[in-house]
Amino acid sequence: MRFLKGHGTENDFVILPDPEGEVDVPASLVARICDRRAGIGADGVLRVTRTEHNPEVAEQSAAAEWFMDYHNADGSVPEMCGNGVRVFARHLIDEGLEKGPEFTVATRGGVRTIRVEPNGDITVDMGKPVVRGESVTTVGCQEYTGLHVDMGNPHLACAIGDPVVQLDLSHQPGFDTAIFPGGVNIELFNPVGTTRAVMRVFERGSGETRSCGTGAVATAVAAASMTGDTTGTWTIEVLGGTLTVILDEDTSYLSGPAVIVARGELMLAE
Ligand SMILES: N[C@@H](CCC[C@H](N)C(=O)O)C(=O)O
Repeated sequence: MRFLKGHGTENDFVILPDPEGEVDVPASLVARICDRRAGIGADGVLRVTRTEHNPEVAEQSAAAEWFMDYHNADGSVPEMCGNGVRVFARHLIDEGLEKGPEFTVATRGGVRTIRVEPNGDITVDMGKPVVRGESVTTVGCQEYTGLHVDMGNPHLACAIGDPVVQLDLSHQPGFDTAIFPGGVNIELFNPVGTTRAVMRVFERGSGETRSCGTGAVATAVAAASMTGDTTGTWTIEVLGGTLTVILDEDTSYLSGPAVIVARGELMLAE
């Protein structure tokens, strides 16, 4: 089977083209593909398939030809992936499957509008973040309080006093399973002034990653809330680069680079 590999600020994905919806991607296969030693290695898998062939999103087929079927590295299936949809869009453009500069993509979190910027960056309309209150995470023996932000998928974004570069995120941080029964993506960030933050993330289903698009928006929301703001433009620095988040009254936008770096033939089979 043909595959490609791409990343958005080093949040990396294996792309499986499956226009007619003929390929099954069980969790075990996804986990083997994403294995960084025995597989290709990635934070997740993006199956590229026509919306009309996927009953779970069939109602979006009038609005978007292509469905981003995203899987976390452990094979779990989340609602949304912000960097994933930007890399997915890059693939559609490169392959001539969409012309741009604006088009739509179906996701489990709903239809997303994409814009290819003049400098090649890809911007996605991420919808309106929903703040659901506060919660606490534990990293090592340290507790941090943050905002529960719903981006379609769940986030706990915590401003912390300790430098994020010093955190050990090699293990799952603790969280309140009563608030997050399906798990949660945990962002730890240091605000820098009023429009910038340095963020690290431990993703549900993938572990620490070098970037997270939905997490960057959640971080911007939490950072803005520290000064009572709900709108503004934020620069979010992640281990893999820089993302821009715009919060406005009705929605949010995530922008940054997205590139394809390899293509090949997948030898793994179920
Ligand atoms: N890396 C993603 C988020 C992927 C999904 C997440 N791990 C979850 O389980 O909700 C992004 O760029 O948003």
